[in-house]
Amino acid sequence: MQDNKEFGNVLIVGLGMIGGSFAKSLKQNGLATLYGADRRSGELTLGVSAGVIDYPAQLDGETIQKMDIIILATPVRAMESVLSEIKPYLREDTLLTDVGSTKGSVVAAAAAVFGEVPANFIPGHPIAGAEKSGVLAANPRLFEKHMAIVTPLPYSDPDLLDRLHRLWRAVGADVVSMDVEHHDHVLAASSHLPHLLAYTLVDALANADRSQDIFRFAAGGFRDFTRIASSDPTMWRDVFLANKDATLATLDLFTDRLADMRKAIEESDGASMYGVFTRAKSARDHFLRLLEQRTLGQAQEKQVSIAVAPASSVQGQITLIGDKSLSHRALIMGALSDGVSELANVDLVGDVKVTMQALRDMGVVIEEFGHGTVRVHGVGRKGLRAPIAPINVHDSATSLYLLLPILAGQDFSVEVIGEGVLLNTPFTHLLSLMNLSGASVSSAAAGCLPFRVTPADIKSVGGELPGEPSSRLISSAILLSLFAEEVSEFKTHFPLDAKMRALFEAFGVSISGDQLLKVQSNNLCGAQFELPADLQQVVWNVLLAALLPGSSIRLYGVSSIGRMQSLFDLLAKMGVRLHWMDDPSGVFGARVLGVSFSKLTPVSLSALQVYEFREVLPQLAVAAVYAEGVSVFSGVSQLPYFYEDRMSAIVDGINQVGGDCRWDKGMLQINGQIPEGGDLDSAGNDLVALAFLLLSARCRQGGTVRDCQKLLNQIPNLEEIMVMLGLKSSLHI
Ligand SMILES: NC(=O)C1=CN([C@@H]2O[C@H](COP(=O)(O)OP(=O)(O)OC[C@H]3O[C@@H](n4cnc5c(N)ncnc54)[C@H](O)[C@@H]3O)[C@@H](O)[C@H]2O)C=CC1
Ligand SMILES: O=C(O)C(=O)Cc1ccc(O)cc1
Repeated sequence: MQDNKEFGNVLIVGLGMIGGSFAKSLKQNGLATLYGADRRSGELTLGVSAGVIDYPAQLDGETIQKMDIIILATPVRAMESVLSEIKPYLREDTLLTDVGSTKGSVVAAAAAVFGEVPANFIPGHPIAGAEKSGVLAANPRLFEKHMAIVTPLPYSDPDLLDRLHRLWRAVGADVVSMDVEHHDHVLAASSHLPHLLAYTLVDALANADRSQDIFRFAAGGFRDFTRIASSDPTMWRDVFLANKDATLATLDLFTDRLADMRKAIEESDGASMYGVFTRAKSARDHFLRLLEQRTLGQAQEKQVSIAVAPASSVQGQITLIGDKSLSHRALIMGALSDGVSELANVDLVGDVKVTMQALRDMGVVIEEFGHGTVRVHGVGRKGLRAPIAPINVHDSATSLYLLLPILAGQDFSVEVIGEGVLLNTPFTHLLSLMNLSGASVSSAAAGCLPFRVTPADIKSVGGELPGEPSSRLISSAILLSLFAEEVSEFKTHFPLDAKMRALFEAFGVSISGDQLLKVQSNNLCGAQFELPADLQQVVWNVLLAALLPGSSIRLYGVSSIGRMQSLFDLLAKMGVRLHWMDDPSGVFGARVLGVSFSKLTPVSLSALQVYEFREVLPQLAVAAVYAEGVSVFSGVSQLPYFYEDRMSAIVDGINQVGGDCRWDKGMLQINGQIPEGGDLDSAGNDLVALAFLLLSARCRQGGTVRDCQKLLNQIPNLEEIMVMLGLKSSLHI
């Protein structure tokens, strides 16, 4: 390559808006010497004077042979003739690529011209653009933080593919790889159909009666919807000629749905309209958030720290948001019921949103009224509708455990995909539970996502639940039992928590037994209840009040049944001063709980207790730091690895601020003493961050907890809670 510029000589063929934007970005960053070729010589003259390219060029031997990269940026149907012109002079080590909006037709053109697609031709497509055209519309920042799709072929040259990735990254794009056919189907729906609708709408209205007034009074909606009808007609004619089959398929789907909407309007069927509109709104809001996260990527990555000043105390009364795990299950049961469920204090943030979105994608109408109040319009056990795209559980394992069984019971096939850590997690036990019960769930790779769920007759859930007992897997088994032909009876080593049982029973499921569970359900009926406060938050508030001298708080809506009761017994044994202010009420035995500053005593937890309280173990360890004497936790190393990892982080943190915590023959020993304080890094784990905040609150010098972003995503009103209770704390970004 020449001039020591990273990409050497680059030729853009078709110096319009996209080609010009590409050239300008490379040129401004000194990454290449830019040549432009266009059948309109005027564009080249403008290109040179506007600083988009260095030199105008022809598609002759002299030019082609000195190029390191050639980018085709003409409308897609012109590419075949351009390839023919280039072919005689093309070097094998020149990267030949394109930016066309369709990929199948471009590959076919290359195959027609070269006999077979040469290894140095690798197609690409930036998902960025505008309704403008021509070189004067070139914008060197057009591709920044946008996606660029590359569609390598089986025999594409790997070095040149690497160069193509670097090229797109150099202009600021994020590169994703896709196969050609998938690209054309996805783009037909996401880009080609919207352009067709915009053109057709404007054309239909422009020729309608009253067209003058229609345009004169065009409100924002018309403008927003039709902006892209100003796009270049040649380019778009080419797209529809080139991607005929995929656009017809997506157009048919859309016209069917449009016909349904027409019928709904004709029949004054407000419920159907409302269903479509709420689903569409939430889907779009969800996509926009994902998109914002992409474009705000860097801002999002900024770490949030929370500093707690020493000598704080907490006062006041508070209703904490509802239990996360119950929230998932309540939405799902509401969806599967006949009739409407009114649910209050549902936690609608974080992972629960993933479950809610999946239900909406399958036709469930969920109305939100603020402050966690929702109305779920049940569709019946088998009444879910096939989603138009795969169900995405993102990184929510709970959503996966709870959605998979209900998908297995439907009459349609569906793909389940995920993101992040979930992609590398094998869900062997979940899959065995499903498939042993007669469901049909297959995984492409060793129990990992994505899964394909196909309709099958679920016989019954029986025997012993596979693997580690967990409340998620027990819930999967209960949900799967709702679809079984026979009554299900299965064994678990871990008893079903009373709160979970109460929730399922509220919808008409009958669950008898403790570790041998028999699940029966006749009719699932909509329910009305308020969810009790989230376990993690209850424990955090209770311990905060217990640790900080001068504190006294009241927590509303605290469940006192099942495992909650044993946890409160344990806290009381540790010396926490708890006062129940009223009698249990409602489905979950909710009560008002008073807590005040307490002198804590050390505790010894057996391996069984460590297992039972594993979710709140980090907070219990912090409480032990402030107990006078030595506490011992047994069996921590027998917990599943992620609980153990969490505890290792806690041990490190306690020692770092000057506490005394050590491993002794597999047991965790905590010598109570008030630590000095300092900086703590939660490494992005929300539960570790929550426990560290507790730890810092009583340190002599206070402390700062770093990397609290995930915690704030899970408890968005944490700052508000801290202010309401008077905890001296501040957020730093
Ligand atoms: N406009 C957009 O938002 C996006 C467009 N694309 C794709 O990028 C390509 C270019 O689109 P735009 O830059 O928007 O169009 P444009 O109209 O601004 O530029 C196309 C250029 O190609 C030239 N051209 C046409 N036939 C030619 C031929 N046979 N030989 C040499 N030059 C020729 C035209 O004179 C024009 O200058 C298209 O394939 C389009 O599908 C991809 C992503 C976004
Ligand atoms: O202007 C817009 O909103 C677009 O949709 C731009 C666009 C047009 C065509 C493509 O192949 C990719 C992006």
